[in-house]
Amino acid sequence: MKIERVTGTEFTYPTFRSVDSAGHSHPGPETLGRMAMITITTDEGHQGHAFAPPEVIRPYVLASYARKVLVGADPFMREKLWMSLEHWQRGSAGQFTDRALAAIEQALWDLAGRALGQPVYRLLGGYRDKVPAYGSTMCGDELKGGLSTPDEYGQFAEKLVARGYKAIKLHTWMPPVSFAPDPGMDIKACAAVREAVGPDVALMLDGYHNYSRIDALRIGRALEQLNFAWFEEMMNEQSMASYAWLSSQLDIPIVGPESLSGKHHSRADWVQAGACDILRAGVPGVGGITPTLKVAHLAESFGMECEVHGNGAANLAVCAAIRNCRWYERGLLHPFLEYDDKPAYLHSLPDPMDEHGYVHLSQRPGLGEDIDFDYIEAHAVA
Ligand SMILES: O=C(NO)[C@@H](O)[C@H](O)[C@@H](O)C(=O)[O-]
Ligand SMILES: [Mg+2]
Ligand SMILES: [Mg+2]
Repeated sequence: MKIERVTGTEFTYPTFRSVDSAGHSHPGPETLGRMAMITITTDEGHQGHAFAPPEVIRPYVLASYARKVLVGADPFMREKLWMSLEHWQRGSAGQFTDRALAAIEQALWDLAGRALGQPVYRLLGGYRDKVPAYGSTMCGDELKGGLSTPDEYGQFAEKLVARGYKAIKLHTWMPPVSFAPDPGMDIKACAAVREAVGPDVALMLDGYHNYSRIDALRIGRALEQLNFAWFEEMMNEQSMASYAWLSSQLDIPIVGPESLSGKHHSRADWVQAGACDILRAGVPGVGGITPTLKVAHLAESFGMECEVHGNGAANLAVCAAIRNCRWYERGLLHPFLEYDDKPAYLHSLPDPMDEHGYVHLSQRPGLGEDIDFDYIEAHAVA
């Protein structure tokens, strides 16, 4: 079997999610979002698909990197293909990103699953077919009735527990919110949520990403008093030394790195430096499912957990293929948005959650996304 074509289809879909100047999503008016689907097709007619923002897998990236490596290659030689693609990154002057590499690699996994008639999580290892989820809130805002006060976080947390979540992660306020960053407000929001849900719900904080060591220490000590399960991305992750310092000062587990580049390589350095207690990796952020698995296996070798960053079929597949990940990150959630409403271009949600807080893996061959190909064709951007 050989790869014959690598194509990209950009399309529009309605969305109520807008993005602020720091890249954080918030509820907004209905707009037309843009998405792209990469499709890899073999000479035997097998296909694999994956989704990414159009700017990530734009025509230049597919022509300059993906096709040069993939066309004519055996699609099952994923490790070889990933290494060849990664080789092109260094000379791409930053044009061939980890997110683009991840999308291409996800499509290779999807193709393998579809060709073999197996869900990808079972090809990766298959540890479980349902995963407990935590509700991951959107970042705080200044929307009345939204996530604009500590009490509104507490009220939303009660609703999430009623929906079935057994754990909740707060993303609190960040610039451009007018009063952010504010350690005191972050602590008040965490206290309001703990008060609202009681002692048995696991809680985590993922707040402003650029606090000083002193502010981070102040918040971390407060989280320990509130019995939070972990503290995440509270300082600039480019300073591994700051994380090593904070980890040595606190008992609450420090989770990371999430946003740092360097794939499984930088995460090995964090383990060696004692910069975190729980490792973190997400498929888009580290260049694919395979490097995410490598981070999870690295963590396992050091007796650590690896909390997978982000929602979606590929991250869920990894969560279902390993033991050392406690939660699937389901979100991002907001009082004004109905997360359980499926995206227009899928026939069903990739991560349906039952009333007990478990997300069930699709048994569909491949990544498991129930793609509405007719919708994509009808809304394709010329
Ligand atoms: O931090 C995260 N998850 O833990 C992400 O999901 C963030 O919200 C991400 O969008 C961001 O930080 O921009
Ligand atoms: Mg995070
Ligand atoms: Mg520590």
